[in-house]
Amino acid sequence: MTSTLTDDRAALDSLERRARQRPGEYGAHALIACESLVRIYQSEGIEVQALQGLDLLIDAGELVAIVGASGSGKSTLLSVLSGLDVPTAGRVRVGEWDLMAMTARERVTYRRSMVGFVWQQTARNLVPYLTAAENIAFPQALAGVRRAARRHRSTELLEALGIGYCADRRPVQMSGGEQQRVAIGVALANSPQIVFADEPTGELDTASSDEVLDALRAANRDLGATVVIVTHDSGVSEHVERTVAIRDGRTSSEVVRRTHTDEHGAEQVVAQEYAMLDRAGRVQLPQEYREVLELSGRVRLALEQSHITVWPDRTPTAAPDEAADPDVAEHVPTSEEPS
Ligand SMILES: Nc1ncnc2c1ncn2[C@@H]1O[C@H](COP(=O)(O)OP(=O)(O)OP(=O)(O)O)[C@@H](O)[C@H]1O
Repeated sequence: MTSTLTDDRAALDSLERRARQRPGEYGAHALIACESLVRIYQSEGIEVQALQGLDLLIDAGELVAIVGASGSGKSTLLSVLSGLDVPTAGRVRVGEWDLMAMTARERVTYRRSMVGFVWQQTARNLVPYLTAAENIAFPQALAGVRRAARRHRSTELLEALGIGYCADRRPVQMSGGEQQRVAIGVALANSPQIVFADEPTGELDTASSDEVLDALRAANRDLGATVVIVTHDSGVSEHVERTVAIRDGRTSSEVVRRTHTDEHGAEQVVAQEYAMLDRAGRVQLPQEYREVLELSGRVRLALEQSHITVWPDRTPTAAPDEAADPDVAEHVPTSEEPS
């Protein structure tokens, strides 16, 4: 009887969540949808806007790096997406879960079933007196998985992550890179849809970092998890297909890398840079572009058939009698006009 009531309650909760997820809404196709997210912290009477209207869509199955300088809002975004923090304004949905409207109980269920975490500090990820296999079995035991199934899943994950040989080692008997790969196994133990990794390579040398990033790729490609890596290390971009840059609490630009096979059969990686256009029509031009063309302040725009051009405004300051001349004042550049 009790279990029937519990089942009914769970079914009702699921229906309510689906009803809140309206078809046709912003990013309805995406697994993670953040719209105009704002997070304001109050600290000793001072307001800090950590997120300033952040928009972000991530599809199921993606492997994405979110990069940004210290203070850009990465940890705040991760806290929100992991259900630890609630934004001040905006909308955030992960799968069927509306993260703005979850109850405390739903938050616990969301964190246990939907997402897994890998933290920067290896000590935070693993229980020091358990072996690698036992560490991966531990969250499964909490979820009520039977012993034989736990052992099978732990072995399967350790093999998939390239550290089968570490099964019986405790953290102190493994390198930092091996510990982080076990941590990825712990995050994947109960088959969450998403793995969030916060600076997973922050404490590692380059070789170990590459191994950890390869393991995250395996988690994505072979084990089907959507993986979101948050880091200040722009080198991580080379290991993922999509890199989203955050600046001042907003997504500012994206680089999408695709492998393309040319007519001779040789594989080439093509990287395409994108900027984010928000609902008010604002775009942040990448700093390198602005520097090369000395773009600052007012820029000249022209609408073409399929795109918009942006030029530096090099119009000399008009002399007083020129300014009065309507031919000078109304001159509009054409698309062919050199900058
Ligand atoms: N609990 C808090 N109280 C007050 N201000 C905060 C709090 N947490 C973060 N901030 C401020 O919000 C802004 C964004 O911080 P956040 O930690 O999200 O950035 P970050 O990109 O993760 O930086 P880092 O890479 O250094 O961790 C910063 O100005 C930070 O000082």
